[in-house]
Amino acid sequence: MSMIAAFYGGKAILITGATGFMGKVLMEKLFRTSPDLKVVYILVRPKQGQTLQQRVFQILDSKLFEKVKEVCPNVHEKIRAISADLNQNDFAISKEDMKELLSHTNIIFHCAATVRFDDHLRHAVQLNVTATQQLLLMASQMPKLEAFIHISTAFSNCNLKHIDEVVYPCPVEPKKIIDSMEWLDDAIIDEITPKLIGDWPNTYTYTKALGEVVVQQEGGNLNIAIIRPSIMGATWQEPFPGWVDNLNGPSGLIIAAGKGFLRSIRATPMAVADLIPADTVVNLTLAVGWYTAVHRPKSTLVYHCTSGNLNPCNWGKMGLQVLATFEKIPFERAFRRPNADFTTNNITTHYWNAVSHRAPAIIYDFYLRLTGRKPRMTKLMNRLLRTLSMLEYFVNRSWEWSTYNTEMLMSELSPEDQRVFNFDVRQLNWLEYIENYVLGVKKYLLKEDMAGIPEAKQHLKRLRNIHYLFNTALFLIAWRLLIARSQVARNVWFFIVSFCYKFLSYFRASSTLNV
Ligand SMILES: CCCCCCCCCCCCCCCCCCCCCC(=O)SCCNC(=O)CCNC(=O)[C@H](O)C(C)(C)COP(=O)(O)OP(=O)(O)OC[C@H]1O[C@@H](n2cnc3c(N)ncnc32)[C@H](O)[C@@H]1OP(=O)(O)O
Ligand SMILES: NC(=O)C1=CN([C@@H]2O[C@H](COP(=O)(O)OP(=O)(O)OC[C@H]3O[C@@H](n4cnc5c(N)ncnc54)[C@H](OP(=O)(O)O)[C@@H]3O)[C@@H](O)[C@H]2O)C=CC1
Repeated sequence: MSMIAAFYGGKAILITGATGFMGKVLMEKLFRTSPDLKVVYILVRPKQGQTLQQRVFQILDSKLFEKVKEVCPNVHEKIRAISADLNQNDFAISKEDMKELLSHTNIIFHCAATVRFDDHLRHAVQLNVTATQQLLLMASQMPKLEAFIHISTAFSNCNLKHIDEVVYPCPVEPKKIIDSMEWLDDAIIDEITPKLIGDWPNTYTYTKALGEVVVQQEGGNLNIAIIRPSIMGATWQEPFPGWVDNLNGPSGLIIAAGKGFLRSIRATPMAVADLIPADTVVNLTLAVGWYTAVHRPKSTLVYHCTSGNLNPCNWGKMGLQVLATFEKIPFERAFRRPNADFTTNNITTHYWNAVSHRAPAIIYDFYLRLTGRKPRMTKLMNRLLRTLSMLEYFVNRSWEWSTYNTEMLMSELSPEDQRVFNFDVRQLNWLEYIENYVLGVKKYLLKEDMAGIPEAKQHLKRLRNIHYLFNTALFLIAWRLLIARSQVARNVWFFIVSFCYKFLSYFRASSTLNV
């Protein structure tokens, strides 16, 4: 019997960010392994005209929850969606709901965050720092609370090269930042943001670092742990390989590459691609929840959930495997054939951007205009290039994360728990994982049918022929222009033509003799 699964039985668990990528995988695993848990409270905001219940049903109706419905048929009764907006005071939770949460909750998993790199500092602080502070305050009023698990990111200290499992201080105290956000206007915040975030690359990583400091400073007597996943990718094994449902991290770029929009990237092929499957993160999270509640460590432990130091893969290897998978499992209606040029050089980056990205977009838009349609490719390409510029920081550097606490936890688990809540990335086969990831992107993100693969392959063949035809035409035009202007080019051209003519005459003559 799994000790961790048994621990969650009968518990009331509060999850923030349950409608997000990680939150869904976390809920799924909880219900599948501990179907006898009491209740899962999720803080949800109404969105896109959907009520809370509609949002919950949409999640439960997805393929991700198919297995859960078998082991826990009354799962919908065990999820209690509470209307909440983490941007509001007291999260805008009603008095009755607040009372219920405060009196029943045993474990908190705090996953909610804004993960946008370019979010306005005020909003990023509100969600990643102030909301964490408020949740801690709520937690301190929960008499039955056994553990508070805060999900941060391995990149919260990406301004350092070697990162230990400790909370690092920030240059400006989070309390001062929170206070200043209340009275500074947007224009001034915009002006001081670069100075405040200093050597952090964006407001996301900066505010996640502030969030950790808040957890450490204001955790009081709570049993707290911080988990730092690196780049969360599709599931590795559970509930099935390759599940993914948003464009963050590599997923969006896999689509862009598979559809032939993205053909070159400013990235260091040898830099470590520190991906971590979502189910690995969730297994560690549940194990940490158990350990923190049962063993009650004296201080706040930080757990790195990374792959680089135990089983490294680099961006070059990843890019090649992604391309190899496109050969077998192409995406439908690609714009161009997939290709991957990695470059670290400024000039070649500009060259490839012009030749591989902007020029085809302009030509295609010209064609759309000619055929009376609305041009759209240049706009799409500009957005893609903007996205690339935001991700570049992370694909041109490598970091070292120590994993003593994570390894210590692994050694504390029973063999059964090590199997059921496996977070040992040494067992991960990257080539297999990446193939399943690409397949998952095709099935669950693009919702493409596998029956369309032969047609997609045919389409790629047509694109290859168009490519050859286009290049030949381009060469002939260039050559024709050169001949018109240069005597040397004309001489070379006549020499080649007469050589070919002689060769063909000789070949014809010798074949006639043989007859
Ligand atoms: C050459 C060939 C290559 C072949 C091989 C290719 C595979 C191998 C190489 C793989 C290298 C992977 C590097 C990952 C590094 C991640 C490091 C993470 C480190 C921290 C990890 C964390 O701790 S935490 C989560 C990370 N947090 C995000 O990852 C959010 C990012 N994101 C945003 O911060 C906003 O998204 C941003 C961008 C501002 C736009 O913002 P924006 O306002 O312009 O617009 P939107 O967000 O609305 O998106 C507008 C359109 O961009 C589309 N799109 C959105 N994201 C996209 C995305 N990642 N890739 C593509 N496309 C994306 C979207 O689908 C829309 O498309 P459409 O217009 O068609 O709907
Ligand atoms: N994805 C990754 O690569 C990594 C993520 N992390 C961390 O893991 C955690 C989960 O990330 P992930 O699942 O990918 O993120 P998502 O963007 O998929 O999910 C974010 C969640 O937060 C919720 N949320 C955002 N704003 C509010 C609000 N104002 N009120 C209530 N809920 C809100 C969202 O709700 P809604 O559905 O309503 O928008 C959603 O459920 C985050 O803390 C992130 O920093 C760490 C490392 C890597």
